[in-house]
Amino acid sequence: MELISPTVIIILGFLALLLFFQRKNLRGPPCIRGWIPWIGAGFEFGKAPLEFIEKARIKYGPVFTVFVMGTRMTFVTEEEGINVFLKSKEINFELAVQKPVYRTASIPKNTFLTLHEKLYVTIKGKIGTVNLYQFTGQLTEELHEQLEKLGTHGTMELSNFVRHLLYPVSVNILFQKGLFPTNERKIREFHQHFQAYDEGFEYGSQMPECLLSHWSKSKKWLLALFEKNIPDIKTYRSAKDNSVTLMQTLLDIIEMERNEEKSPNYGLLILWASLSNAVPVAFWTLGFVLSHPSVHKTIVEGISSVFGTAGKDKIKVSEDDLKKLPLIRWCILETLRLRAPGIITRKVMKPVQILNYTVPSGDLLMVSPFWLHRNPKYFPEPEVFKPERWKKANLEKNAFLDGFMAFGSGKYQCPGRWFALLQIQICIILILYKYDCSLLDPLPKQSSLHLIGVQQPEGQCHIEFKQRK
Ligand code: HEM
Repeated sequence: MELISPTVIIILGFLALLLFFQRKNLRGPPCIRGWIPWIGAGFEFGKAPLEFIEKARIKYGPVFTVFVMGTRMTFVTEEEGINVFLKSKEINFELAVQKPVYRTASIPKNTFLTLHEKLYVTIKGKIGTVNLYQFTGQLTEELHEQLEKLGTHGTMELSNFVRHLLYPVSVNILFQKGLFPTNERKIREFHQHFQAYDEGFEYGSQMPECLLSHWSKSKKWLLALFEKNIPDIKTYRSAKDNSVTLMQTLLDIIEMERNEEKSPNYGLLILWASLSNAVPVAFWTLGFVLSHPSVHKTIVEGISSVFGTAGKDKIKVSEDDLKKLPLIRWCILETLRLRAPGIITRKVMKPVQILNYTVPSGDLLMVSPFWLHRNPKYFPEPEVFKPERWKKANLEKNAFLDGFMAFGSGKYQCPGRWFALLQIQICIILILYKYDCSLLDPLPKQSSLHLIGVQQPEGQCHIEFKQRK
């Protein structure tokens, strides 16, 4: 029998050593296991996921994995991990969001992957910085129309107040003028179903629809609304300038790619994207401004100096006027910093090294803008509402402050961010121009129930408004 030569033994020994060290390097992050549902009944992660992330970081370190309902979610909380999240070629956006998109809007994987890039580029072009100021006039007009309906004075719950302004404004501008109902009963129905869909969105993105009958009913109602109206949306032309809306442009692409049967589903997705964050951000911005008397006073003085004090006029807002009122924009950004989305996510395509750990392919990599914005290295006194910190940002060049991630980051950063900022800015100007406003309740705390999207208020808060004399 032939003996194994010493050279082969040395090579085998060397390979074994290599394997041993590789294995050591292949150590995954600390993993928090258990039968913990993503959200809903049960343990800590389900009860208050936002707080759970921070507690887990303190206990397990800057990289940790949560294993939930068969899904591994690896959270990265410090610079090195965040750099991998933002820059690695092995990290993918589309495959991370495809399943939630399927569950919440019933858009199948193939359709989503075929259309995503084209639709993203189109949204960015249509409502991004290049074309943004075309919307100033439309936003001002639509907001005046909705403010008129509020009359000369009143008291309302603040979330409701903001929804009554922004739901119709967004729908009429981004989809089709007149698509938002004008009849009281139908308006109520829209509010009820959109709110139910939005509130259940996070559960809906994780669980089969059959387990969420209330949510599913509202989803179907909204899909039926689009099914009925897609033909009209397609053919509508603005009486003023014959221009087409964002949704019309998207419908052309969907049709060109022969996916028109999914048009209502994309309608639903864009509706949710355009309202779910912008409305609570407008709520919190107004809330913060009204509960900081010196900020409120400076803003009202600024508005009076640009537009005068007669609250009855239908003022026009121009790009130049907006530049004269930077404090309002800083307040919105500071609000976004404090109420930022709980998480954004990507999928790991090939194992990536972060600190001493190897995060395996298939993991969802998670970054929390909400907690990042509380890093004192980037934002000293992180819990304090300090709009003046935004003075340093180069907003003229469309840059935010370092460490700011409320709109996500990288290739697929939110394409609606400039439109959202403009819309909220004009909304605050027109409200505070027309009305003397005050809060009748303390501003509620943020709820820590949700990770997707910006934080919602935990309770109610009423606003009193009286037309300025
Ligand atoms: C203040 C309001 C808003 C906030 C905080 C916000 C935030 C975000 C975030 C965090 C993402 C994920 C980005 C990532 O993972 O890197 C996103 C995506 C998106 N947002 Fe916004 N958003 C807002 C308003 C809007 C508006 C008004 C629109 C209008 C249509 C919009 C359309 C979208 C779309 C279509 C995507 C998905 C992009 C893709 O699939 O690649 N958003 N947004």
